[in-house]
Amino acid sequence: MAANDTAHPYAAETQIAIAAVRRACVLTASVFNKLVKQETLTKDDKSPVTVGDFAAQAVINTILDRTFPDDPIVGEEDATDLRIESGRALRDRIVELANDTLSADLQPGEKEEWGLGPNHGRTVDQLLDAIDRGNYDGGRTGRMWTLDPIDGTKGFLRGEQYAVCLALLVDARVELGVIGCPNLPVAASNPSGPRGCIFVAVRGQGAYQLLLDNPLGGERTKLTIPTFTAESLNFLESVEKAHAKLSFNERVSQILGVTRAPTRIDSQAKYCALARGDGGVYLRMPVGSGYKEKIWDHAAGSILVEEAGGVISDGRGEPLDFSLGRTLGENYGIVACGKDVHPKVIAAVKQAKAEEAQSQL
Ligand SMILES: Nc1ncnc2c1ncn2[C@@H]1O[C@H](COP(=O)(O)OS(=O)(=O)O)[C@@H](OP(=O)(O)O)[C@H]1O
Ligand SMILES: [Mg+2]
Repeated sequence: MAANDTAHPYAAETQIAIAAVRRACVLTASVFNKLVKQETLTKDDKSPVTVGDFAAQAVINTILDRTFPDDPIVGEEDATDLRIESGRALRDRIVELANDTLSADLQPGEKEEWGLGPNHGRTVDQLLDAIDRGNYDGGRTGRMWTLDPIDGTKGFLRGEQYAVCLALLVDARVELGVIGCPNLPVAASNPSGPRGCIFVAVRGQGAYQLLLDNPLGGERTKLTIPTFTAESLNFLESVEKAHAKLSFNERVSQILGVTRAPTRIDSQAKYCALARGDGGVYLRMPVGSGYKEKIWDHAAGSILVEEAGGVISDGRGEPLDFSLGRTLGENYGIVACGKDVHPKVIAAVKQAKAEEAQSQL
C-alpha cells in the first residue's frame, strides 16, 4: 500500500479516506478538550459525544461526497432530530464545528480540489444532507462506504480509547479500511508516550500504522500479527459488560491455556491493537440480548486484521457477511486473531458453548 501512489488500486480512495478520518479525529479531540473536559456535565450527559458524532459524520461525508458523489454511505447517525425545532441548539453547534474543521488549513498531502481548505464552508442544509448521506441501507452489490464517526462512545467520554472508522466495500467485500485512534499510544511498549495513530489497510496491499499528526508524510509501520504461544497470547475485549460476554471469554481463554490477563479496550481500537501484535485474540460473543452487530463496527477493523495476516470470522468460524444490510444479520459473535491460532480459538469457543448448553439442561 502506497498512500501517495496513484498507480495502486484505490489510491485516490485511500488518500481521501485518510484525510477525512484525520480531520474527524482533530474535530473529536477538540470536542473532548472543549466540551468533555471543561463543561460541567452530569454523569449521564451524552451531549459532547452527540455533537462530536454528528459533526464528524458531516465532515467525513462532505469530503467523500465531493470526490465520490455516487458512492452510498452506511453511517451510524442520521439528522432527523437536528431538523426539528428542539434540535436547533445542537444543530448550530454541529454546523459551527463542522465548518471550522472543513475550513482549517490544509495539511501536506491534502488537496484543495478534494473539498478541503479555506472557503469551503457549508450551509446548515448542506451539512444536514451530508449527515443523511449515511442513510444507505447497505446491500450485496456495488460500492458503499461504512462510517462510525465515534466508535466507542463510552471510551470517548472517559478520555480513553475511541476510533473514527471508515471502510470502502465493493460487492460486499471490504477493500479499504481506515481507523483513526486519537488516544492510542503510538507504541504499546510506551503507554505514556506519544498518542494518536491512523491505521490503513487496502486489499492485497498490506496494513500500516501512520502517525495521526502527519499521516501522509510521516513514518509508516507495516503491521503483521506475530505468532503467539498459549503463554504469550492475551485476549482483547470490550470494556462495557453489556457489549460482550466477558465470562465466556474467560472460559475460552482457560480452555486455550492462556495465562495473561485480558486487555480491555473500547471500540475498533481492539482491531488496531490486534493487527500490530499488542494482543493475540479479539473475541466478542453476544450477551444474548438479540443485538445485531452493525457493519460500521467491524468493516474497517476486519480488513486491517486480514491484511496484517490474520483471520476474522464469527464465533462459529463463518466469514462475516457484509451483504445483508446495516447489520451482520447472520453472524454470531466475532473471532479475530492470527491464522495459526484461529482454528484453536474456534474449537475452544465451540467447547465453551457446548459446556454452557450442558449446564443449562
Ligand atoms: N448490546 C450490544 N452488544 C454488542 N455491541 C453493542 C451493543 N450495544 C452497542 N454496541 C456496539 O458496541 C460499540 C462499542 O464498541 P465496544 O463494545 O468494542 O467498546 S466498548 O468497550 O463498549 O466501549 C458501540 O459503538 P458506538 O455506539 O459507536 O460506541 C455499539 O455499536
Ligand atoms: Mg460503534
